[in-house]
Amino acid sequence: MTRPADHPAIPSRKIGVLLVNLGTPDAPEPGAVRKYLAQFLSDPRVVEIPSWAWKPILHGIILRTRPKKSAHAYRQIWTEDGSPLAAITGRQAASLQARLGDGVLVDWAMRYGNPGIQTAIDRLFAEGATHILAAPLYPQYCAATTASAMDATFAAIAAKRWQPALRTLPPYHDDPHYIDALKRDLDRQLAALDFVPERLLLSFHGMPQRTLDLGDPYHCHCQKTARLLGEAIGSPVDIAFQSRFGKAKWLEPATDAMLAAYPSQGVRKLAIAAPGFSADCLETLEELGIRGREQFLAAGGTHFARLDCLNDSDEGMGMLDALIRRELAGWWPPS
Ligand SMILES: C=CC1=C(C)c2cc3[nH]c(cc4nc(cc5[nH]c(cc1n2)c(C)c5CCC(=O)O)C(CCC(=O)O)=C4C)c(C)c3C=C
Ligand SMILES: [Fe+2]
Ligand SMILES: [Fe+2]
Repeated sequence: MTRPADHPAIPSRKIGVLLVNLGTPDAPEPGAVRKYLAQFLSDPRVVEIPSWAWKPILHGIILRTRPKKSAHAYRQIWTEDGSPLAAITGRQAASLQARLGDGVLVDWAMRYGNPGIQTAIDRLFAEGATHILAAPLYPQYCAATTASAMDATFAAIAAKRWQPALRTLPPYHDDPHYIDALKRDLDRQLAALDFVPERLLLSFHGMPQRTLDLGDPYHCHCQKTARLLGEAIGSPVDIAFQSRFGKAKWLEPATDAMLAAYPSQGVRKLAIAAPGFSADCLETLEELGIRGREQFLAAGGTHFARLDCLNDSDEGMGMLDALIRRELAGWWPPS
C-alpha cells in the first residue's frame, strides 16, 4: 500500500551516539565563568543542600567571588580551540564518527554550558536518529555527574511526541577495555619520561564524604579502578581525591595534602595521573599540572610529571569504540 501524499514522513531507523561530558565556560572571562558556574552549582545533583539554604550562599558569596579566580585559572589553560575539555570532547566525537562510519550519527554535548544536551539531542533528532545511545564519559558512576547527565538527557526527549529509543552507557570503572587502555597509555607516557618516578599517584575528582555515606558508589568505583590499574601496571599506586569545594568534609586523602607530604616521606620523583577524567580539563591541567607541581616542588620534590588523560589517544579511542559497539549490539550493525 502506498503512503497518501499528505501523510507525515515515516523515518527509517537511524542510530545516534551522544558523548556527554561535564561542561565548561564559553570564554575564560569572569562573566562567562559566572554563567557556567551558576548553571553547574544550581544543579541539586551537584550541591545537595536544600535550595533555600544554598541559593543565598551561591548568589551572595560564591558567584561574586569565584568567577574571577576561576577565570584566571581558565586563562592559563585556554587553547586556540577554546576550553580543553570541549575541544578534546569534540575530537573524541570526530574520531569515534570516523571509526564507526556513516551508519551511526555521533554528536557530543556538555551537561553545563555549550553545546547543551538539548541542542545535541534536537540535532540528532533533526538528522533522523530513531535510536540514541547516551554515553556520559564518566568511568566511575556518581550522582553528581552520571545521574545529572542522564536527567538532562531524559528531560531533552521528554517533550517529543515520537521519542527515540534510548540506551545509556553504564559506568566502566572496572571494564577490562578501560583498565587495559589506561595501562597501555600510562606505560607509554611513563617510558617517555626523562626520570623514573618513585611513586605513581592516581588523583580522582573528590566528592563530599556525605555522598559516600548516602550510598553513592563513586568512592568504591574509584578504589576499584585504582586497584585494577595497579595490578595491571604491576606496581603499587597511591590514590587521592582532588578539587575540594566548600566547607563540608570531602573524600580523603586529599591530593594537595599528599603532594605536600611526599618529599618528607622520601618521595621526590613523582608521576600523577587522573584516570577518572576522560579528557584533560581545568582540574588536571591547572590544578594538578600547575598548582600541584608548585606544591610538590615547594615541599622539596625534585621531579614531577603530570600524565595526560586518555583524551583522543589511540588507546582511549580504541576503548571507547569497543564500549560503544558493545552497547549498540542488537541495534547496530544491522543484521
Ligand atoms: C570527573 C568527575 C567529577 C566529579 C565527581 C565532580 C564533582 C563535583 N565538582 C564540583 C565542583 C566543581 N567542579 C569543577 C570543575 C570540573 N569538575 C569536573 C568533573 C567532576 N566534578 C570537571 C571535568 C571539571 C572541569 C571543567 C572544565 O571546564 O575544565 C568546578 C569549576 C571550576 C572551578 O571553578 O574550580 C567546580 C566549582 C562539585 C561541587 C562536585 C560534587 C559534588
Ligand atoms: Fe567538579
Ligand atoms: Fe568504598
